[in-house]
Amino acid sequence: METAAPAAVIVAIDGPSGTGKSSTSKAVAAKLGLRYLDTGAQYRAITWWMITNGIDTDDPQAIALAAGKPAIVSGTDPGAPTITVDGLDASGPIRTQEVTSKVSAVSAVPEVRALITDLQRSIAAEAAQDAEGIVVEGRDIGTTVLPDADLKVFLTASAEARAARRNGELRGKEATDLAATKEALVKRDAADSGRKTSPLAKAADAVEVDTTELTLEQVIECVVTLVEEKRTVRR
Ligand SMILES: Nc1ncnc2c1ncn2[C@@H]1O[C@H](COP(=O)(O)OP(=O)(O)OP(=O)(O)O)[C@@H](O)[C@H]1O
Ligand SMILES: Nc1ccn([C@H]2C[C@H](O)[C@@H](COP(=O)(O)O)O2)c(=O)n1
Repeated sequence: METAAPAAVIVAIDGPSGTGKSSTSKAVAAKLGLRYLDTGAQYRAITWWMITNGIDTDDPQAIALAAGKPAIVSGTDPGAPTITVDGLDASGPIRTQEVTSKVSAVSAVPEVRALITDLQRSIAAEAAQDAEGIVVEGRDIGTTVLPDADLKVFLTASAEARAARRNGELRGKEATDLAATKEALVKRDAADSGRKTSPLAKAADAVEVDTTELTLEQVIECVVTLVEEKRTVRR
């Protein structure tokens, strides 16, 4: 008798900046043969489009009117995730300090969130249909985008640890002193969790993992175990 393939598993990983969402999500997806979606990259991409097309990113109305214009496409291979805007590779430009400083304002506009959320849901639905499932990481996945996700994880870490990690990434590029990095992180977290439309928040049914004292490998193993437990229960 043929055994049915395990049902696709949908994993939501949320948390503030620098908690390890992207690193953990990519590794977990790769280990378990799942797709991967970086939703922050999508908001960074539309922000980059706004900047390069002269839209005033301090004007929510201007942002709302232009929100439907860029074509944003995400590649979901955890080994080589991609993001294009109107067919152009945007993986580099979306990581600049300028985009980072404006993405919270752009991502707070309801019309932007509605369009990007629809895109995220269609990508997750396709992965559920055509693949073993997907790990989707961001700020509002477990609360708003995929409220029925099979597993929701909310990563946290102290602001000090997150700032140190971010500075470790920036060294040599746009590295700033630790205090300035921490201030920028805390400011962005406040904007992301304080906005009216689908703010950064932990879903009531999310598993919280404080990564402050954990290595990245330990966080990855923790989430892999959580996903495998979920898959076993569902078989
Ligand atoms: N538990 C950890 N211990 C040490 N370093 C970590 C840990 N988790 C992540 N890092 C490192 O911290 C940096 C930021 O990680 P990552 O980009 O995955 O965080 P993030 O939550 O996705 O941040 P953002 O939301 O800003 O994209 C990376 O250099 C990563 O290797
Ligand atoms: N689901 C999401 C993901 C991201 N954002 C916004 C808020 C973040 O500051 C910004 C960049 O995300 P990052 O690349 O740091 O993960 O994008 C959001 O509003 N919702």
